[in-house]
Amino acid sequence: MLVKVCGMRDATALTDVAKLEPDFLGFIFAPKSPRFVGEALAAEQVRTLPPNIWKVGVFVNESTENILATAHRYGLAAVQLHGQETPAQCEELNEAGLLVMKAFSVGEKVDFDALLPYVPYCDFFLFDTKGAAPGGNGATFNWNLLSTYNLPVPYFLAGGLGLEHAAELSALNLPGLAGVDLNSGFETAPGVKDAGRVAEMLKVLRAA
Ligand SMILES: O=C(O)c1ccccc1NCC(=O)[C@H](O)[C@H](O)COP(=O)(O)O
Repeated sequence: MLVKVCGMRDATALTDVAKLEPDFLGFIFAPKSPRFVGEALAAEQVRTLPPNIWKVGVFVNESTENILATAHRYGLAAVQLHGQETPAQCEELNEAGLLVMKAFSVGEKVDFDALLPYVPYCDFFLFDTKGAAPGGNGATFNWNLLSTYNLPVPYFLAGGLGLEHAAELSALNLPGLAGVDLNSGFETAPGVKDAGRVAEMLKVLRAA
């Protein structure tokens, strides 16, 4: 099970969490988010993270030009598109050599047919709970909605995950599930990850 720790914006916590070697680390470049990187992290600190960790920039309805400039500045190898981005924009970013993750909000049901145009251009999908904000709502959705998933793109499960879900996530057997996304459930304040809690989660998930 791949693990992505999202919303890194505190330099000390970033150093501590990076030592745990999660598969992906997410950095939010959406100005309205309480986890917006802004000036909180030096681009150099992100660029020089261990090369075995995928550095993911999270964007909401940002232009391709700005995404590519940010990816270059921070040395991002992957982008997570968390708004209403089109398949054409996914294609542009994919052709620019970035790993593309497209996020979709899940409410009462999921229309997998609507995802078909994204399939050729995305390396991963990410299913997150629908809420007031584009992401980071801290709430789970009904994971059983994914039991009929049959598209060829692997996905991350996101939304309100915490240590209390560790055992259930380890035992989860959903088609296409590639990894989990950890965010507000592992924080002491928005953007400040608790490396101890992340370590406990990794221990359980990696033992499975
Ligand atoms: O976390 C945010 O503040 C955020 C804001 C705007 C767009 C995306 C955002 N987060 C992206 C993620 O991948 C989160 O990890 C995901 O939404 C789950 O967050 P949470 O419900 O807090 O576990």
